[in-house]
Amino acid sequence: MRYITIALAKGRLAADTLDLLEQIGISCDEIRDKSSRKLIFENKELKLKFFLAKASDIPTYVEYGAADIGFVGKDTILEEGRKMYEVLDLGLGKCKMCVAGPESAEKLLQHGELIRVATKYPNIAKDYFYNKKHQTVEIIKLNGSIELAPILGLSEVIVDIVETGKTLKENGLVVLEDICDISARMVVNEVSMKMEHERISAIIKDLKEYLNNKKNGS
Ligand SMILES: Nc1ncnc2c1ncn2[C@@H]1O[C@H](COP(=O)(O)OP(=O)(O)OP(=O)(O)O)[C@@H](O)[C@H]1O
Ligand SMILES: O=P(O)(O)OC[C@H]1O[C@H](OP(=O)(O)OP(=O)(O)O)[C@H](O)[C@@H]1O
Repeated sequence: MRYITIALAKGRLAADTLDLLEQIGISCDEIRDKSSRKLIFENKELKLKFFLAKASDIPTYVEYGAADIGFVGKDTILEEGRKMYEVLDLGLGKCKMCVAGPESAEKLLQHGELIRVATKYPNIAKDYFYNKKHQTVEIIKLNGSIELAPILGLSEVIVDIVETGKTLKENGLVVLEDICDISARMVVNEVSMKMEHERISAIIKDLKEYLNNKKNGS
């Protein structure tokens, strides 16, 4: 039996994803050891390998088959646009992708003006403004603290994740338009899904059952 490789997104989703896998009997305690510099971990009994990587790299590992399975946010899946199967919504890391900015920007959006949009998600922003709204905009790619852009006059609005709304509120910004709901998903390499159908389907089934039972309070 060959090893199945599982890629997990570093950061906010990692601990919750590992907890979820543990609930269905898939454990990898070693990966939680933050002091370790080791990159790949094994569960020899289950013939599974695990690694943590930057969220935006997970779809790349999965499309190329370097990982058979990945756990990553829908935002990253949409942004990276890789070929792979999205098989399950884990209901973790729930948040929204939104257009946000100062209240005064609302009329610029309504009038379809040529505005500047700062974002960590240029592909999602392009798809939203060009394909869904048919509005021409200038996209400015940033890598973090996106809320700074409209405050400092770099852009009129931003496209970013909103969870509690605290960051927007504390910086005098508001949600202007909702783009889509986001949560963590399980993704699978297309060839692995065929070659390792039995084992991968069993993981999907166990996760679905656990999530359904949790939802129904049992
Ligand atoms: N408040 C939130 N802010 C950002 N991401 C969130 C939030 N709530 C849930 N998420 C989800 O968690 C995922 C991981 O977020 P995290 O901040 O750890 O990494 P990242 O910002 O994508 O990576 P990096 O910090 O390396 O750029 C996001 O892709 C998203 O799906
Ligand atoms: O609605 P809230 O609960 O305030 O969460 C949303 C904020 O969290 C994320 O930033 P993150 O902490 O990942 O930092 P970053 O801006 O450097 O990406 C996101 O980009 C927002 O700024």
